[in-house]
Amino acid sequence: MELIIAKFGGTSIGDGKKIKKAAQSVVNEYMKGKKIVVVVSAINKTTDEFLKIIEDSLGSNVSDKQMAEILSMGEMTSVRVMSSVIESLGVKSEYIDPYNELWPVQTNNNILDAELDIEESETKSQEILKLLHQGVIPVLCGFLGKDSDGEITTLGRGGSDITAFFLGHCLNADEVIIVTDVNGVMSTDPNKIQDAKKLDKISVEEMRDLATHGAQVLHPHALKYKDPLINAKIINYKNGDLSEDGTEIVGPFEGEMMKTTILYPEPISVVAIVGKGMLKKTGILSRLTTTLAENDINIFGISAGQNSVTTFVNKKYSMEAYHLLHDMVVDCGELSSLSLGKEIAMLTLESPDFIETPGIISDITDPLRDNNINIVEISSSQTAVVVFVEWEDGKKAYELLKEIL
Ligand SMILES: Nc1ncnc2c1ncn2[C@@H]1O[C@H](COP(=O)(O)OP(=O)(O)O)[C@@H](O)[C@H]1O
Ligand SMILES: N[C@@H](CC(=O)OP(=O)(O)O)C(=O)O
Repeated sequence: MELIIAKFGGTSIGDGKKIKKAAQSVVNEYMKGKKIVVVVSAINKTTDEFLKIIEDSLGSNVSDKQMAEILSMGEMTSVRVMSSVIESLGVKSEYIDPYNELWPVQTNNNILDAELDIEESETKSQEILKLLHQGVIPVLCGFLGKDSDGEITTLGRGGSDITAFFLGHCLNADEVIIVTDVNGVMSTDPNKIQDAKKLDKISVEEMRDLATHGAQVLHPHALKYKDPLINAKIINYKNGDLSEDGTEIVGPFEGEMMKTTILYPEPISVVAIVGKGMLKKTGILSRLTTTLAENDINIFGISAGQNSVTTFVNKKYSMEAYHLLHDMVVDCGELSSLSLGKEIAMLTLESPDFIETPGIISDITDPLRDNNINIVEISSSQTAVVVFVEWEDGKKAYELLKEIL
């Protein structure tokens, strides 16, 4: 029998009518013969309101334990309301909060930004399966955890998405459905640009990058627990239909939990262009990229400083790029000179954990330094680090860096 996890964000259970619509949508799926686990956030902006009350009444005079206990009341309330409304619609339901002996989400004791204890939670989750077999709809608090001392912890703001995907993993669910206040993942935040378009599909890798750059439609850490075989989608609460399409999140496609180290198999060349104060001049980068694009030359990386821009291209096309960019420099008048460097190797390290790993750059650079490997250039984002080294050091660097992930 199909098992789904349905997570309702604060806005989708923002008032009594919305809660009733949400509960009805759950019951409708149950009536189709599906097993369903419900995860709820705090009603509407309750967590923000609690934070304001704490700020105004206690300032900084509040312990992490007190903070977690106060904030937890948001989800403690919403599970009780949701479960009662489901029961009022004629289906057995049980709310499960961290004080309940069936509570599955175990964490470490980093109270306000707790990390999941995966093994312990996997074991505890099996109790939830028993409830499902009895035909009960369990309703669990999102965002909350419990540490080994039995204290309440929280998974950080927006953490209910983590709860949903993590339970999906622990219970080996068929699908995780995130119910929110937009039609799915859009071409941008629809509250900022109104004619944003809905995407039918997005990959885990793209969604993770979008989320780490601030699109709060999904918590960036939630996708760490998205197993490739578990379907996932983001839908709007407005239609009250958990079967609607929304945006499907597909993947991850390669590598365990998307951690990879790749050595690009061909040599890369660097073309460096200098020009005084070039970043203050408009259109230089666009001219450079257009010149190469019009000649079908792919750019692997680009880094810009006050007086220079370095561009990384496949060595095969480097002479052509060099000549094209030389013509551009001479023609432009605002640039001085350019040089073509020797061949280098490009290594890309990707991991969703980078965002929360202090010192990751030194973890990467230390072994290279210890082995006398010079870094020609390095660039980093929240989930990827790209390192350029001399071509002859490429393989050795790859062996060292693949140990890091
Ligand atoms: N690319 C995007 N697509 C859809 N929504 C986005 C995007 N970027 C940002 N958002 C915002 O994410 C919000 C939904 O997240 P959130 O407010 O945390 O919902 P919930 O309370 O359901 O968890 C939307 O209201 C929208 O403003
Ligand atoms: N209530 C918590 C957890 C959460 O995930 O909320 P939402 O799903 O509404 O973003 C918060 O506001 O941070």
